[in-house]
Amino acid sequence: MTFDLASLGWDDAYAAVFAPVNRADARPGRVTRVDRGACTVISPNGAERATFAGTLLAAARRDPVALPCAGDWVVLRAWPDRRTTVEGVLPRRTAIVRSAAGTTSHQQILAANLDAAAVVEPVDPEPDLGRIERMLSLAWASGAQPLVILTKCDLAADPAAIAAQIGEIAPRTPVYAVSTVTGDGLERLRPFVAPGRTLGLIGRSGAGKSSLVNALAGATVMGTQEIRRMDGRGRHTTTYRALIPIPGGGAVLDTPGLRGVGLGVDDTIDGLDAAFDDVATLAARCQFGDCRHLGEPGCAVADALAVGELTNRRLESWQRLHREIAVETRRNDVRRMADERARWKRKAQAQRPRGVRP
Ligand SMILES: Nc1nc2c(ncn2[C@@H]2O[C@H](COP(=O)(O)OP(=O)(O)OP(=O)(O)O)[C@@H](O)[C@H]2O)c(=O)[nH]1
Ligand SMILES: [Zn+2]
Repeated sequence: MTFDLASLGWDDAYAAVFAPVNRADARPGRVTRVDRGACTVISPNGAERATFAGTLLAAARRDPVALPCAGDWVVLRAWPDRRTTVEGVLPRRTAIVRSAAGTTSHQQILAANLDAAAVVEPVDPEPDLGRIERMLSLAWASGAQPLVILTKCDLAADPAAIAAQIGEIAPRTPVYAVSTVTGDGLERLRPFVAPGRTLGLIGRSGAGKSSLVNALAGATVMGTQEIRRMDGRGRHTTTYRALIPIPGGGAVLDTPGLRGVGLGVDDTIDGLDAAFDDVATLAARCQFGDCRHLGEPGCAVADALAVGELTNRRLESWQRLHREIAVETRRNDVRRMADERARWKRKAQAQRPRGVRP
């Protein structure tokens, strides 16, 4: 079986990065899914399972984002005993990164190398503006083209009105209203899954992501079934991140339903301000650079609030997310310092003379 990687976005620029590491037993591949300790990859040979090379695992111990994630282009190595390992990850062009849940402060990559990142939100129950704003910030921070897909439009009397309302909190972002029941609006999403292009979906559980994947991939979902058979598991697709090739070229990357989405550290601030371009632009016009928009003279934000050009809800949402990033950044710094101390301690222990017991 041969698979044309160009349909999944392999191009000259990736090939140029791959060339120096290419050897007789090496080949490129794209990760469709990661399970504990291994991943499923599409290579020129089709779908196959691969474990992680020791060097990769060592790098991941220092920083978990070094591990492959769905959407990554990787260097595969074939071993004489028919095993395949992932030797390295090609630099990611775009990535959706969130702060992992729990008390640790590690970053988690949900999806890599997306051309477009869609925030998926249903019309029913009523769309949650705060959730859309938060996910749009992640989408902007990813470097991919952000969009909003409003699902289950067959359940709304006036989906266009809801789309327009969401348009107001999504500056410079197209909003697509679709229904997988009637098929309405699906054709307008086709360009995002054209050959070589990857569309990523983020949204809460039940938002309609899987239904969308099935609708875009066609009734058979050839690729998905094939890959699922390869790794011998019967689990439902959305319990893990999965890149699904679209027959005819292109791919959709379905992420698991997100409950809490932490925005992460410093480098998401640009994404946040892009998602809140309207507010950030106003704030930049305030007379004082450190204006807190609490009654200072020459406050452009206060002026916009007064004339109804900006809502309190939107301002507070932006400020809350900024505070969240600041807190997360501090937590991350503390963790990094602790990691650093632990590394030095290990080094010192390793350098102790052999045979000498303390
Ligand atoms: N009426 C209607 N229902 C839909 C539509 N799309 C999805 N649904 C229903 O919404 C429910 C959730 O859809 P899924 O596609 O499983 O949602 P998901 O986002 O993949 O959820 P997770 O797998 O938990 O992440 C299912 O019962 C679907 O049948 C739609 O366009 N119209
Ligand atoms: Zn101000």
